[in-house]
Amino acid sequence: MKQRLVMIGNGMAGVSFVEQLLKLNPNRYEITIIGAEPYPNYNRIMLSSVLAGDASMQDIILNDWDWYRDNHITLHTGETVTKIDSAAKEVVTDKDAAIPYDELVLATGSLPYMLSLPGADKEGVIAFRDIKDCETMIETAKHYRKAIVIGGGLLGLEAASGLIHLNMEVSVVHKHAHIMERQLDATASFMLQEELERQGMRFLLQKQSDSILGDARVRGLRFQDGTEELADLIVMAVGIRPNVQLAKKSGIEVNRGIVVDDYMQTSEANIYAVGECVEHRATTIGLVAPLYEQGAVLAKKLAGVTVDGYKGSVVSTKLKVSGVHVFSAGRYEDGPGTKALRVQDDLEGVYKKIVFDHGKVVGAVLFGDTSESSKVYAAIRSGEDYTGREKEILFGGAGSPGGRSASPIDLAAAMSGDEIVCGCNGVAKDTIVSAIMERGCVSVGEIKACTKASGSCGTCKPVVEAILTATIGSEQVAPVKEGICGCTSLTRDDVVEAIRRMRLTTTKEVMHVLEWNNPEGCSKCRPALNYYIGMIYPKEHEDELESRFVNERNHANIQKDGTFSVVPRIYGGVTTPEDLKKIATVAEKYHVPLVKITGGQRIDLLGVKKEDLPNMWKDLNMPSGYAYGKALRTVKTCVGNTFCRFGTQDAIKMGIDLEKKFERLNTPHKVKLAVSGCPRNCAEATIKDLGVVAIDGGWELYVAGNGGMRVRAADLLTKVKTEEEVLKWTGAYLQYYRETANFGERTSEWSLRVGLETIKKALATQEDRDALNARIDVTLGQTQDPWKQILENEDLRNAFDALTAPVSSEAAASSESGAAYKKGGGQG
Ligand SMILES: Cc1cc2nc3c(=O)[nH]c(=O)nc-3n(C[C@H](O)[C@H](O)[C@H](O)COP(=O)(O)OP(=O)(O)OC[C@H]3O[C@@H](n4cnc5c(N)ncnc54)[C@H](O)[C@@H]3O)c2cc1C
Ligand SMILES: NC(=O)c1ccc[n+]([C@@H]2O[C@H](COP(=O)([O-])OP(=O)(O)OC[C@H]3O[C@@H](n4cnc5c(N)ncnc54)[C@H](O)[C@@H]3O)[C@@H](O)[C@H]2O)c1
Ligand code: SF4
Ligand code: FES
Repeated sequence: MKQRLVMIGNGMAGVSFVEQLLKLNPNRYEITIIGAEPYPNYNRIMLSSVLAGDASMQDIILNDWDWYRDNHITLHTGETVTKIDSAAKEVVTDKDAAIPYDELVLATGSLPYMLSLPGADKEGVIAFRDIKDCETMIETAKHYRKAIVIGGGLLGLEAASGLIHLNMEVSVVHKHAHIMERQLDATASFMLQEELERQGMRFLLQKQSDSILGDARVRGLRFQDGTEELADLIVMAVGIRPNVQLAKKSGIEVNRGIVVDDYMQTSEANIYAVGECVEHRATTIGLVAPLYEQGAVLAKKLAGVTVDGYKGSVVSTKLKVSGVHVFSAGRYEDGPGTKALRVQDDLEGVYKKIVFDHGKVVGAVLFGDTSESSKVYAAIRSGEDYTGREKEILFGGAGSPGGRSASPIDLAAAMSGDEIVCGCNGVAKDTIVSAIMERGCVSVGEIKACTKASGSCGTCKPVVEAILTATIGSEQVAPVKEGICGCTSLTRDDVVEAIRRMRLTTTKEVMHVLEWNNPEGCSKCRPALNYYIGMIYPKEHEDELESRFVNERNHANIQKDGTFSVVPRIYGGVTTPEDLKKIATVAEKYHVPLVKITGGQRIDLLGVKKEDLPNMWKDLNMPSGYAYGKALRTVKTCVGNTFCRFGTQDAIKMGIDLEKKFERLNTPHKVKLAVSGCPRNCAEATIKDLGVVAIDGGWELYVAGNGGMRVRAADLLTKVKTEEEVLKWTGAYLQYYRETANFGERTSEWSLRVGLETIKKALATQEDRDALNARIDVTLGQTQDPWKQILENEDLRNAFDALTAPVSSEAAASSESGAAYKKGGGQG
């Protein structure tokens, strides 16, 4: 007769243990799992991705109901074990079931730590631990605006990032001077903070929370220094504590966690523990990879296979925030007895630190470029002595200058077989290579299905992809078809094609007809759909304000202190004494704390209160500069031949003509232009989305440059003779970008993806350029200045006031009022 194995807890570590046990000895036990949550086993890690709109709830189910049935596992969900009777060898649940066991495994995980602040029981104060918390945040973001996350650790920052994607204004309250202090040194932490601020996160550092304000629902947070911050939602992410109460009251030895030996055995016979609830050699762990290692040991033990005990793990972490690359492992702070190798490149936003103790790598921090993370992690785990060749870790054997890494494919090829590629699932390179060579996997998706690699947090996906390419060559790799977000499996091209073919004209219609699995869509797909529909049907499309990002809804950029900036348009960077006087008067009247000349040659009024925005726009009586939008931003010019003795052409006039023609144009991402009057290129036209440089007898047009985080020199598109030709080529190029780029893709990324030759070919004939210009002219013909529109139209003004209301208690705007916001006016 089979032995009875009962497991308490249906989470990631526990179920991974069961999976491994079933592989080793599928027939030994009759298995029962009791889980307090009402779902089958899901990927808790990916709750951050659900919040960020990169995955749906369906995507994160790891083992569906069928899996339990197929493996003959009895599953009790929504049921909590309240008692373990180790003498009678049975557990009792809150539904009065008594379940006997021969072997019992505790996999009860952790509980989020909740600060016991006065007011912490108010509605709107939550943790971020499970599906329910995630759903609460998504729902709250539909009706409220302002969120506070307490705790600037991994969880807090991922929660904050997700809430920003849900269009909330988010402040992170942290008690230390730098964020993620458990994983990062001060340099990496500041670089991370800067990047997150750029994404819209605000930080309140060295703040001790005192009490939560509000009546039934939270209204804000008071700090011990007496200051206050408004909030409609407070997410506590200040750490976790192992869930040990059940074990403790059942007489099992408990310290911080449930105490286990190297074989995961607790103080009681036939009772084991695995996962976050465990304390092993005085250590508790809150990351899955080491918990899977524990599960592997326990599986062998209970399958009757000889096993070396669990000796502890080196932990490594990566923050899962889009656009941010941070890795930390082991002892990342250097001190007496250790030496550190540091590489810092502020221009590229890259920082790498490797810490050595007597020649061995004991820890690392990588920011901006984490391509060496698996190599570094393997070095820490192996304990290999690098004395005398420490630099090989970052620079390779020959030592390449500048700290630049080899290509990802070269790095993948150079990895040793036992290097762990997927930390979440403990998958080594060898396992991936055998899935490719022996099981015929030709895509990352197939490798995921075979090995689980890349199936959890997804940060290892680029390395898995690189191993695939290094193993079979790029020609053999199956093209990846990825849905535009977790709400659909349809690609951008599928969606655009369907909008055209079925004449879909609202985001709701697209989501309904194309059977989105989340009928409301998410913060990733809604703005994209709004853009695609507007691009395809410029005349019919009614811009959906509620589908816009927060800055675009406000027609102003939100600043780190919650105030806004106002940037009027100054064509080509040329102003007049009258306009300067107007700007000065407005700055004085509204007590603008900072007046700043921007890099794009205009004037930024910073620190403006939200309620002052419309009146300032009125007093300025100048067009919006669209400093907040995915639209044409600026056309920077040099003085050209008007004054400069080197100038060969009139750069100012060319720049003003371009700006006047293409202002207010909606584009997949922001677009910056520049015009220089001679090849000395003072306007830096060759790092712009489109740059025009005067040469003798004509102009050169450069495209797809970028001056931001990843500097990219623009490519020469063409040479033309007249100003009229510059305008026509620019129109054709911008329209081709509008029609073929993914929403959110800068021209530099788009050009690399589609290839410069494709772009040149698409614009090669006069006929093609004329057709593109005809289409862009229709769109341009629909645009109106958004500031003026709001001032002149009462409905729009009401919609603006409602959608940008400062605190939620004043009720959220309905989508109907948002929809009243007519075409063209949206940030372009
Ligand atoms: C938002 C988020 C993002 C994360 N991201 C990462 C990441 O990127 N990388 C990483 O390595 N880790 C990450 N983690 C941590 C990771 O999810 C955990 O380490 C892992 O889920 C722990 O697994 P576990 O099985 O020990 O516990 P859990 O997954 O918490 O499972 C325990 C289960 O037991 C149930 N339970 C408890 N007591 C009882 C009882 N008495 N009766 C019945 N059932 C009970 C609980 O309801 C729970 O469902 C993240 C965590 C969160 C919340
Ligand atoms: N990407 C990832 O690997 C990932 C993502 C999310 C969660 N997790 C795991 O989930 C668990 C929970 O994450 P976490 O970030 O809550 O835990 P944590 O303990 O790593 O971080 C909590 C942070 O909150 C700060 N803090 C504590 N008290 C505070 C207070 N009163 N006010 C302001 N700040 C305060 C701490 O200084 C710390 O930086 C951890 O085990 C973490 O490793 C991992
Ligand atoms: S780019 Fe040439 S024309 Fe323009 S300011 Fe510089 S030197 Fe003068
Ligand atoms: S490292 Fe998280 S899925 Fe691979």
